[in-house]
Amino acid sequence: MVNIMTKEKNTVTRAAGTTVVEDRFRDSAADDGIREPVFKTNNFNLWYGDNHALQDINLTFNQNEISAIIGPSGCGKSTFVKALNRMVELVPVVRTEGEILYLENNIFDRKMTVEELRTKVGMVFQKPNPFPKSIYDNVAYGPRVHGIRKKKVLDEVVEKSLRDAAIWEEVKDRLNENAYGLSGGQQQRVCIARALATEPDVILMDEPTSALDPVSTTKVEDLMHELKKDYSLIVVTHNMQQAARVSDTTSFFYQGYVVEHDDTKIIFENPRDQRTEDYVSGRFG
Ligand SMILES: Nc1ncnc2c1ncn2[C@@H]1O[C@H](COP(=O)(O)OP(=O)(O)OP(=O)(O)O)[C@@H](O)[C@H]1O
Repeated sequence: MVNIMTKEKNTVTRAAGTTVVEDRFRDSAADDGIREPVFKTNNFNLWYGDNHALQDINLTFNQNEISAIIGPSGCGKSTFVKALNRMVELVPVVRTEGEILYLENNIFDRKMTVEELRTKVGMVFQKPNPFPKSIYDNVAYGPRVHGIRKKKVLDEVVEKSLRDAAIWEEVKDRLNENAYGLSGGQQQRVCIARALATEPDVILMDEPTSALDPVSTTKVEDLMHELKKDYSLIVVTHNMQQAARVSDTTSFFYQGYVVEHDDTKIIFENPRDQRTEDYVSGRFG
């Protein structure tokens, strides 16, 4: 593949497309030692009735990395991330085969309850979906469900989660106001704070910025970069620039299977498969 390596201010511009891979966010495992897997799937398959939506998925996601899931509409990206915290089982016709290991435990084993799994594997959705409650109560919701009642402890969790979600300064004087009164970008960061409040290891994000304006998108992307110091992030995105900007690894899904999974730099600059190259350079999608 032909690359024009115009390396300016940590930026590489590809010849075949418009995607820019920025190095400022990228410090993948290769740069600073090997990280442990947080999720590993072994021949994972999923059907919605007769529709074989995920086919023989074998992927590994490491701790403290941002992993992007990309691919055209309907290729199974959302289904895959919703399988990782078993949310997909809310659909009655779903059937699965194969394994998903979370820290080496099969998430389908009886030993692990769905509640335990979802405490450790939080999710943020495409559209900000705060509860119709105060900002405080949104963030305190998970800890309260887990039995935390002491106001002092809840106060601390709420403040820490909002700080970690980079929204504390904007909302600290209006914690008792309804979260619906916030902008879309602020609501999304409150939703991220709500996910952080149960102290997860992994945060799944399904197109977390597609409903946001460019300024809010930048804030959430900066936040993702901060969060990966303490969490692992698996992010579905349609936005090639976003995947290139923020992720360490990228998996390209196509028609229910994984065509290619590799370091983001390789996927965008030197993919092995022609379909990956065509997709990341915008020739189809
Ligand atoms: N609740 C559901 N019931 C039945 N089939 C479903 C359901 N959700 C998804 N599917 C099917 O599973 C396949 C994968 O859909 P999925 O939403 O995971 O794709 P996607 O890559 O996330 O798409 P998009 O980028 O458009 O959000 C599609 O064929 C879709 O029709």
